Amino acid sequence: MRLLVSGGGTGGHIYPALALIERLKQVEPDTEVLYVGTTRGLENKIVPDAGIKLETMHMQGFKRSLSLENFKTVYLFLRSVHHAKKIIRDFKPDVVLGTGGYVSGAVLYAAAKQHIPTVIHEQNSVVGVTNKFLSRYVDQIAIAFEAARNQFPEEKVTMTGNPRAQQVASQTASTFSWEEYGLEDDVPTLMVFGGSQGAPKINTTVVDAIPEFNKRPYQVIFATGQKRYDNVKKQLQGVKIGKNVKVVPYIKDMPAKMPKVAALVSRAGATTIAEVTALGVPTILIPSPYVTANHQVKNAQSLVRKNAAVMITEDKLDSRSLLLQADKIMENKDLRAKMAGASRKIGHPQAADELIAVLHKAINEH
Ligand SMILES: CC(=O)N[C@H]1[C@@H](OP(=O)(O)OP(=O)(O)OC[C@H]2O[C@@H](n3ccc(=O)[nH]c3=O)[C@H](O)[C@@H]2O)O[C@H](CO)[C@@H](O)[C@@H]1O
Repeated sequence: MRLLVSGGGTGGHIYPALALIERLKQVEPDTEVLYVGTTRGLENKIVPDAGIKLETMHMQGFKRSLSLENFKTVYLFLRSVHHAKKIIRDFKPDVVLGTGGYVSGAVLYAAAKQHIPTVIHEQNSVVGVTNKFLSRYVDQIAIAFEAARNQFPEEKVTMTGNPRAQQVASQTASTFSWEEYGLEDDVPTLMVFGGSQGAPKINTTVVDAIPEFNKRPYQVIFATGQKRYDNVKKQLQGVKIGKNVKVVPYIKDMPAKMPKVAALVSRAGATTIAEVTALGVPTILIPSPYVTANHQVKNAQSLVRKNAAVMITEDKLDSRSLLLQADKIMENKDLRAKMAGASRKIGHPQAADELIAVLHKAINEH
């Protein structure tokens, strides 16, 4: 298969695409892949690191208020569509997959206009602006939350789950050891991160909680987000960090590490949710209030309703509320087992295979 993939800006759009590509190369080894991203997004690092060819385009989002900048955005969009058409003519894909972000809007729109089979993957329970726009033009739509179904033309929709779920679920016998972080393998581990880019409020809350975490019988690995690390280090001046607590900018190769955590504290981004439900990781979700239509709360509720996670809304978040929930889960193995079982029931560990089937459907029925 010649597959053109586009999705960018944030890890939540990129990791599902990479997971799909990895699986496709396993089952169809002669697959050729080209990735199209933005010049500024996280894809510039993650995609080449994964050994995938990347082409970039300069884009920007719409401002909510009427602004001159929007004319520039429209100009950049049209220029990107033109650029995308050229990339498509050169690469000659059998199918084009979009995983969200402005860049996928231009690429998928260009592909549809050139009569190439197209598929979009929506990771969230509330459909993103780009995918909403593209839903009229594409052949097939894959979703990861049932709640997304009725926001799209029904006849195009297939529930696949998020391919990243299969990638973490199929991770076997990893040689990863917590000793790499100066932590221990036989102590239960609480992992904390605020989405792929970190979250200031979660960071300050964890900084405040560190003197207490130091005294706990469990260990904590805390990722601040690459760009927020220096700021957190400043906040940590004069704070004693125990041997059981490790602060890092970013955790690489999550599929090797997540199976080895006892519980997670995180934003309620869709890809994180796909990962924890594939593995059955008990989770404390702190939805970002800064996302479109408050979609992270809806993402979180789908787990909370099934007792797979607890939620702390950002307005209630402080070191006290965080420690209360963390202690409750980390100091009670039975509760963790119950939450893990409930979480696994929601997961889609075959999501990549199911999305591959949708790609073939788009090719065959085009
Ligand atoms: C602020 C914002 O717009 N967030 C959106 C963004 O989330 P965002 O990209 O932040 O979050 P997601 O939860 O979807 O994905 C985060 C990914 O980063 C990984 N990770 C995280 C920390 C770390 O140190 N190392 C690491 O590898 C996680 O394992 C996960 O795979 O896209 C998601 C998917 O469309 C949406 O649901 C989110 O609402």
